[in-house]
Amino acid sequence: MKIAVVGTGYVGLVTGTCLAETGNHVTCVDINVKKVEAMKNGQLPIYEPGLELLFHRNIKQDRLFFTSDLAAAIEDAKIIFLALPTPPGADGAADLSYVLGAGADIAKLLKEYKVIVTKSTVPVGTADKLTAVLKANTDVEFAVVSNPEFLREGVAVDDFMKPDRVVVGTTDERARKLMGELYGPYVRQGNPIIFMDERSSELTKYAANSFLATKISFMNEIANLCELVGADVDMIRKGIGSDERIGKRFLFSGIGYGGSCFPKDVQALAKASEENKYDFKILNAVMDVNTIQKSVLVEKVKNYFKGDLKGKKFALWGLAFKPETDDIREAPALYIIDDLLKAGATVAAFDPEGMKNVKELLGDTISYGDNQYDVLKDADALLIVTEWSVFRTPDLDQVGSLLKNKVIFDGRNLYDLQKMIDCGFYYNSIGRKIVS
Ligand SMILES: NC(=O)C1=CN([C@@H]2O[C@H](COP(=O)(O)OP(=O)(O)OC[C@H]3O[C@@H](n4cnc5c(N)ncnc54)[C@H](O)[C@@H]3O)[C@@H](O)[C@H]2O)C=CC1
Ligand SMILES: O=C(O)[C@H]1O[C@H](OP(=O)(O)OP(=O)(O)OC[C@H]2O[C@@H](n3ccc(=O)[nH]c3=O)[C@H](O)[C@@H]2O)[C@H](O)[C@@H](O)[C@@H]1O
Repeated sequence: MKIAVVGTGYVGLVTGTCLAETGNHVTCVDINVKKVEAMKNGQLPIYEPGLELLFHRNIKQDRLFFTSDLAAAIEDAKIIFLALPTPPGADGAADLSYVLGAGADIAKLLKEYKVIVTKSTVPVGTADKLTAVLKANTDVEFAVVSNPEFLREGVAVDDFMKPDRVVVGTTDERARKLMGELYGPYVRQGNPIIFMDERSSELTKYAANSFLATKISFMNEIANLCELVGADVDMIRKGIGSDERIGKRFLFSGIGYGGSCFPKDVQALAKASEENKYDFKILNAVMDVNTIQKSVLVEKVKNYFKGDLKGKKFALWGLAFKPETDDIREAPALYIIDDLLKAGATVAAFDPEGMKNVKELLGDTISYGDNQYDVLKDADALLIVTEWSVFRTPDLDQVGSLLKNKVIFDGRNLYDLQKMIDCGFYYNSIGRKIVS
């Protein structure tokens, strides 16, 4: 099938590449001309495990194309995916200007029936708004479909190729058939394509992200309570996670959820509820807990150093908002760095993939290491911020000998408490006993 994907960010590029992988002819279009040129030259603009292989294979086999010309991209496409940004506006509501703007541009180019799909995360009622924009600009028939994306960065290719489910919101029979045909190869493992109306589909996406964010904030509160009562949050996680009704996944306490989606989507759902005069109490608590949680690690550092961080040097392991990505949008590391710098400390950081983006944002306000040990030299303490695999079994003798003090603050609970005692570290993690 001929497909166009508008917007080639984390979602658009993964969607386009994975759709090409099952034999579709996919043209990706982006307004960022530099990015398009780079992709045409075989350069991936993002780090996403497993993507590179499929990207090169599908370009080579003439199934994946890049352009900045919208008209050329959509000319023969039966389905047009919109994978455009929906950032928070000043009031927290999702900014639909990219999606609706692209809708108007597409409408003016329509010559025959096409299906226009919102892959972006959009609030309830967007399909209606998009339909109205298209209708105002064309007499040609079309269908607007909601098809939210549930992929996670870092495992995006796997999530797209083997989704737990595909949600398709449409009341148009032709569109339903085309979407069913397109997604057939991805749901062969027996996972469903769930068809529903557009509004339910749009809300499903926000409900999913907000529920997951709620799980995280709940566990972060349990962790904070554990520290007060002398319990261990990892034991609680195991204890409740083995109940199938609760489930093992997404129960890791830490330093607050980050990334380009949870913070913005929880906020957007709260705003949409408010606009509909519904007081969604849980969401407000989820956001409040997350704001506090982003500062717990630095609070621990301040307590240890009795409030005086001036002139101290801190080593940071991890900058990306999660492992296996270079994405630093709303990364807890950025909040931690800001707090440390404001307190008069200096920061030396290492991240396997996130340093380029942080350098662009923060320049030389912090220093960067070539590897994880580089940054430890003469540091007053090590802070673990992102749980990259490479940080899980470090050479603790080397860590201890490079640091000025054998002090670790761990926002991701990577190490066994007894091991840290045996190695002679002061070790302060989340929701567990402080050991020294
Ligand atoms: N990043 C993620 O893991 C997920 C994101 N989403 C949602 O998908 C949407 C896109 O997110 P990302 O891919 O992360 O965004 P992104 O910011 O990485 O990519 C957006 C792309 O759209 C391009 N663009 C902007 N205006 C354009 C226009 N008029 N025409 C063509 N291209 C244009 C930008 O140059 C950029 O390359 C958002 O609504 C997000 O909430 C949904 C699931 C997962
Ligand atoms: O809409 C989106 O953009 C995507 O948002 C999340 O995916 P992503 O942001 O890539 O990453 P997650 O693995 O969900 O992690 C999000 C944040 O929660 C934190 N987290 C996650 C899990 C956990 O147990 N504890 C925890 O603190 C992570 O450290 C990270 O900061 C969802 O998991 C995807 O299903 C969704 O498609």
